[in-house]
Amino acid sequence: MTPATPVPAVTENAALPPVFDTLVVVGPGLIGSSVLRRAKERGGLARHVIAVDIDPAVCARVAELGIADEVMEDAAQAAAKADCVMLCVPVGAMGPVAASVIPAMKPGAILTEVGSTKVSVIEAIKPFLRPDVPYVPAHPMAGTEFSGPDAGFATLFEDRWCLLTPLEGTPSAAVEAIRTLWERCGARLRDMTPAHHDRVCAIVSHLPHLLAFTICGTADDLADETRSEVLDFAASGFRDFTRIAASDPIMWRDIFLLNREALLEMLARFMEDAQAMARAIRWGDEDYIVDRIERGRKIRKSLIENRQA
Ligand SMILES: NC(=O)C1=CN([C@@H]2O[C@H](COP(=O)(O)OP(=O)(O)OC[C@H]3O[C@@H](n4cnc5c(N)ncnc54)[C@H](O)[C@@H]3O)[C@@H](O)[C@H]2O)C=CC1
Ligand SMILES: O=C(O)C(=O)Cc1ccc(O)cc1
Repeated sequence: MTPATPVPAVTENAALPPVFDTLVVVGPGLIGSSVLRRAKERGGLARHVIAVDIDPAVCARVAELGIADEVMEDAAQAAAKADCVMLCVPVGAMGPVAASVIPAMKPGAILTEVGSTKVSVIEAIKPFLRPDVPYVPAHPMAGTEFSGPDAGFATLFEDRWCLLTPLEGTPSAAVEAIRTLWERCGARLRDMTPAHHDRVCAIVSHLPHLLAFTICGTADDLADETRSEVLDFAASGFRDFTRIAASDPIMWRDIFLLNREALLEMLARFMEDAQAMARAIRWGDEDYIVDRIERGRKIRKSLIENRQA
């Protein structure tokens, strides 16, 4: 048997000058700690990384994991040292956190965030912006159902999309710096307007989560009502829904409420299509049923071909 080859420390970006001197990550949970890990393990993002969290237990855990050079509870104190502040807190906390960090930031330092909704996060941050602090909204389309600093990993963003929704008038150097940061995390970049982002995410991310939470709730109610063991017999289709349904309730409450309009629009559209399927089943419309299922298979196949599944 060939002896195991020691795996060298991965330093794929280490030769490149880092995008930022000091990067502050506020909220080192799943997303924030993945950025920190990428910065530490592969280089090329920042010379010095500081993690900030409101929760002392999270700060203690980040220090223990050794994924940041400094760990602080005071966001403003950390922001004063930053060339870039990246907010990785739940979308409902973006406005208040931006309000506390922006006044402390150095002129020219960049503010960015990773929120799953864009129109309302931008609206919440805008009142606190300074002309000398460029703001570049971003959204890595990568994640899992887990949260917290232990859930992150350095390869999370590899081959995943990261959507940028730059605002008019933002200096292009700031947008390019954030683009480079995400490219060095392994992501593919796409620019779009905030409103378009919210409609796209409503259909490909927010509605699937709403359906997963709902179907699990319905099955649980049925189990209660019939005092039967329906959940014990969960087939793999149902199990796939339970993975998504295990996601963080605060994060998803915020996303649903802050992308209310686009999500309700997509839900209404979905309910119409579900009605059409119900009708096809009732009347035995085989062609309709087969056509819908074939479309699903095609989508899955193309995701696999594009390494997105
Ligand atoms: N979980 C996912 O799969 C993805 C999440 N996002 C977005 O990224 C952001 C973070 O999500 P996760 O990393 O999953 O969350 P998480 O729950 O793992 O981490 C969030 C962290 O923010 C901290 N925090 C909350 N309020 C704070 C405040 N006021 N000041 C400082 N720290 C505060 C929490 O203590 C926690 O450690 C959210 O806006 C979410 O919409 C974006 C892409 C994927
Ligand atoms: O775990 C999953 O299936 C996800 O869909 C993760 C995810 C959650 C929120 C986002 O804004 C982007 C990606």
